[in-house]
Amino acid sequence: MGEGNPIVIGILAMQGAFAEHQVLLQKVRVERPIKIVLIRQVEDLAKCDGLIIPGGESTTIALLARLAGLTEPLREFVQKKPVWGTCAGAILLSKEAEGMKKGGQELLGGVDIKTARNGWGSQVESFEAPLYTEGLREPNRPFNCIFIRAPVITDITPSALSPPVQIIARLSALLLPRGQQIVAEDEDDTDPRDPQTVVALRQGRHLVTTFHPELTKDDRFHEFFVKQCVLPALEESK
Ligand SMILES: NC(=O)CC[C@H](N)C(=O)O
Repeated sequence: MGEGNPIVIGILAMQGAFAEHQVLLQKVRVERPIKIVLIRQVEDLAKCDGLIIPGGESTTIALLARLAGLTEPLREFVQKKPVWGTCAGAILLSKEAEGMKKGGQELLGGVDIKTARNGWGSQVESFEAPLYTEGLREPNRPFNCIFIRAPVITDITPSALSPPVQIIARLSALLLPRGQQIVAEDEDDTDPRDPQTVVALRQGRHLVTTFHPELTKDDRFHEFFVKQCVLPALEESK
């Protein structure tokens, strides 16, 4: 573990795979120690340099956050500091989401994407796919991406004032299991920039993965978030 003041990373611990994120984050080694805080109340959030929103059930996470008085503080946090959303967390970071429960879902926003909940199908249609991802340690070793009722990114439209979006991983149609292939309805749908094949991206200091790195034993996305998102943001704020 590194020397100096710890980097404080919060993990939103309302519901879902927060404990799994904690285990992997504990493995990450950077030049400073990492302190992990499970976020259940507003006071916890103030100390954090970055935040992870886990996979789980976005409607439940949003409801419990509302009951804990965390919705507005989380929205403010997203405006200022790096946040990584995995699966349900990716939905919550979206500017817009389709397939939400009536009157139910509150998004935090922060990333200029639109997502479709359960866009890859139901629980039984969960799947895994090995992906080569840009910017990870050992980029030639595929990362096993686990998709469980994952959202599909249906639109990526950064506004003129927002930081640009950087695509980190794309699920090639060829890699998809039978029945999951994206069917081209017209010529435009075959556009290689098709947002529907994007499964990991970053915008500014935020990171979105529609799959669950926290359900693997591979800490490379956790390392990526700390090194590429949180540490540079801390440097900038000095
Ligand atoms: N594994 C997941 O995080 C699933 C996300 C879930 N489908 C939702 O809408 O929130």
